[in-house]
Amino acid sequence: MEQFKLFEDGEHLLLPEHLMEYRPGFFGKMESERYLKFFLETVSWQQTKVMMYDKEVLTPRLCAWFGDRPIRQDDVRPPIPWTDELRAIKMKVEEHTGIIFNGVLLNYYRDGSDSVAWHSDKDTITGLKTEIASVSLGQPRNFDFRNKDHHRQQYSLELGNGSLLLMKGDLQKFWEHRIAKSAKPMKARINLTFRKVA
Ligand SMILES: O=C(O)CCC(=O)C(=O)O
Ligand SMILES: [Fe+2]
Repeated sequence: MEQFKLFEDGEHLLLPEHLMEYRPGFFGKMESERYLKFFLETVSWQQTKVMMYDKEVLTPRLCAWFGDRPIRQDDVRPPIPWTDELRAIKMKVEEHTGIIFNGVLLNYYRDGSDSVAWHSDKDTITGLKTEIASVSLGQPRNFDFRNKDHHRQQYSLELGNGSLLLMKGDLQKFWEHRIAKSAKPMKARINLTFRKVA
């Protein structure tokens, strides 16, 4: 079983480097705020419906998919074409990670009642491990992850304004992640997950 400590000295965050890399302040404060405002104002946000126990429910966040092709092969919605801003962010992320992405899913958490439930991300090109680069803008939110077979093995990492989290290796295979709802008041957060889709 995969095991690691997140806090060596109770203060400094330790992530298993073969699964995750975290860079706080990958984008500066001013730049991050500018991007947040820009995406809030210009993206045509969509709230998708999902089936839950035979009922149609709205996902508790807004999304938008930009890229070269649909997010899934069976998805009929055309991708939104890349914009200059997203291209600029993509380039910086690609330079830093050495990974080329072909799409980005934007998630907009309007307040503390927006969330994403436990899941892992599979979308990738067959045969490759899923690598996702996740840029966070605005309100810091806790990113929880837990072992798929041992749910009590759970960790939490606060994703700050302008941060970059690279998820890689076997993370999606053995771990799930979520952004839980928060009882504390929360302002807007936008998360950009750069992906490689077939
Ligand atoms: O908002 C986040 O940080 C995570 C989003 C996420 O897990 C996803 O889009 O698959
Ligand atoms: Fe995810």
